[in-house]
Amino acid sequence: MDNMQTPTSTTIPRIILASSSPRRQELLKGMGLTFEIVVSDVDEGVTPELTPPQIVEELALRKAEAVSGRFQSSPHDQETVVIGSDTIVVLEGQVLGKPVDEEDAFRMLSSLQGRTHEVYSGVACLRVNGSIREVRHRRTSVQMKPMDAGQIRRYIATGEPSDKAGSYGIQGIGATLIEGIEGDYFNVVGLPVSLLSDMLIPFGIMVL
Ligand SMILES: Cc1cn([C@H]2C[C@H](O)[C@@H](COP(=O)(O)OP(=O)(O)OP(=O)(O)O)O2)c(=O)[nH]c1=O
Repeated sequence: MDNMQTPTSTTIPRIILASSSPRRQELLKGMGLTFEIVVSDVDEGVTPELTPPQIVEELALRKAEAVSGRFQSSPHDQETVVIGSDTIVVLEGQVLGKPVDEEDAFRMLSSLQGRTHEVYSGVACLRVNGSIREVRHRRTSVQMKPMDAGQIRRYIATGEPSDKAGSYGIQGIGATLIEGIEGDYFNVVGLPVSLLSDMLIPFGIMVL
């Protein structure tokens, strides 16, 4: 018993995920973190002169700030960390968000098939008291197989494209449409967990 040390207890700050995305929720869970979900509901409009990295960082920050604003007044919540994220698909400089309807999804998938595009995800981590603010992004290149109109229609009929940037989900049956990727897979799914784990260190959150 002589030189055994009592472990020092560390308090992990409360974590809020500012996202309605089931993918982001699953990925954050996969990092072994306990968190709550508060949906941001911000306007996702941006000025056209922003570059893709600026767009995803700006929107990730907007989502995190909108939620963080709801906790600021409580002294109890000052150490709370809010995480926001945003994902876009970019084909030859054109930004593709989520499709508004099936025709929009058809147009997006027709333009993506047989080509390589970029996926950008932005992540913002904020302490509610404003003392720490980390905003970063990652980019992944994705090469899609050539597809004919029938395949695209059948994919849309699965319902998978409807709530996803670029009208596809690499983590679902959409995986069968992908030739290959260069970069972080989880960035395409919507939350670059490796980047996020680094960003959480200044908040006193060590994933491993
Ligand atoms: C390209 C791609 C995107 N997506 C998803 C991730 C995001 O949920 C979505 C992009 O839309 P976002 O606006 O980034 O996120 P969201 O509206 O789903 O959720 P919130 O704003 O509340 O955080 O597309 C996939 O699930 N798989 C993919 O392969």
